[in-house]
Order: sequence, then structure tokens, then C-alpha cells
Amino acid sequence: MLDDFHKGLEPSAAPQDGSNLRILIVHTRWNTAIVQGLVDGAQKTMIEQHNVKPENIVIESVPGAYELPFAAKKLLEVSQIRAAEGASDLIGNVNLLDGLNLNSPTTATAAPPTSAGAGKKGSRQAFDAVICIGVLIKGSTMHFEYICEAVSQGIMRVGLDSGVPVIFGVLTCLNEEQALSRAGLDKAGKGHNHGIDWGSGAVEMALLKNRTL
Ligand SMILES: Nc1c(NC[C@H](O)[C@H](O)[C@H](O)CO)[nH]c(=O)[nH]c1=O
Ligand SMILES: CC(=O)[C@@H](O)COP(=O)(O)O
Repeated sequence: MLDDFHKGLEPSAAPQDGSNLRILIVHTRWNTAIVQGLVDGAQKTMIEQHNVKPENIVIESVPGAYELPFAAKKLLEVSQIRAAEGASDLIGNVNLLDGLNLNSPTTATAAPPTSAGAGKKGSRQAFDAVICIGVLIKGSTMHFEYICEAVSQGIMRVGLDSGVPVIFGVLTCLNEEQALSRAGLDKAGKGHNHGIDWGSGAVEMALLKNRTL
């Protein structure tokens, strides 16, 4: 039986143009079937509803929810360093009087004509948002409570410290039935896949981050 709150669920945000965004999904390797359903929901929503390019969604995994904040922080930092390297290479080869806009995603992804980094694989565009996805299910000790608190605080801190939106995509459930329904995997088919909302939220917040005055 779904909790009553599900009935008043707000629909996901209206479609927005995510065609210039690069999104990181970090997910755990606990409760893998449920996590995979959430990842699929987020990925599908970003591609089909918000025009995010499939190649601009990077998916990484960590052992468990407790590792999500660290991975989000480090992978964000690496992407920002690579974007800066690309921009600095570009500066070396472009007359800035031509009005080069280093903030535009296309600029950051532009492969520099000649640079030491030219041979590196993958996009140079920094991530515009991160979605941390995990499933915590209460056991018989207080371990659950401590991890839930640490992970929620840690994920919020990465977003505030980095200036890049980090979506809290961690289900904190008292039993497996609650988790299945929140991934849209319940037998009755009455659940709602929260990954859908996390995908829309990531696009919305990334566009808000990139908004110029
Ligand atoms: N019980 C769950 C965990 N526990 C593992 C921790 O997240 C962490 O990986 C470990 O303590 C080592 O640092 N993780 C989940 O994602 N979900 C659980 O239900
Ligand atoms: C969320 C957890 O860490 C939990 O699944 C661990 O179970 P237990 O409290 O029985 O050790």
C-alpha cells in the first residue's frame, strides 16, 4: 500500500532544453536492481524529455551511499580542471578580441587546435549537474540512521561548495517494498519512479546555474 503522500505528487518540471548540458550520474552498487531502475528513469527522462545528448550523460558507480559525496566532489573537480585546460589551450590560439565567451558550453568543449591535451579522450565540458543515486534500506542497527544523515549532509555540501547542483537521489527506506515502489518496480505497478524527477531536477538546476543576468 503506497503512503498517502504519493497521491499529491507534483509532476516533474516541464520539458527544458538540456541539449548543451553535460550531466554526471554517480550510483551505488547496493540494492542494484532498484538502483538500476532509478538510473534508467533519470537517464531516459533527460534524453527524451529534455534533449540531453546521450553522450553527455556520464555514469559512474561507487560501493555504497556513503561514498557518493566523495565521488561527486572528485569527479566534478576533474571535469572542471579538464574544462579549464581546454579553455586555456583555446586562449593560446584565439585572439580574445574576437569576443571569446569562455562560459559557453560549446567553447569549453571545443577541442583546442594544438595542445598537450589534444590527445585526451572524452569531452572537456565540465559537468553542469550531478545526480547521486542510491538506496538505503533500514537494517537492525543504527547504521542506517548514521549513513542517511552523513550522506544527505555530504551531498548538500558538495553542491554548495562547488557551485554545481547535486541532486539527492538517495532513497532512505524502512523496507524493500518502499524502495521498489519509489523506483516504479512494485508488483502492483502503482509506484512512481523518482529517477524521473531527479533527471528533470538536474536539467532545471543546471540551467539555473548557467543562467546569465
Ligand atoms: N546498508 C547500505 C549501505 N551500506 C554501505 C555504506 O554505504 C558504505 O559503502 C560502507 O559503510 C563503506 O563505507 N550502502 C547503501 O548504499 N545501501 C545500504 O542499504
Ligand atoms: C543501511 C544499512 O547500513 C543497513 O542495511 C545495514 O544493516 P544492519 O543495520 O542490519 O547492519
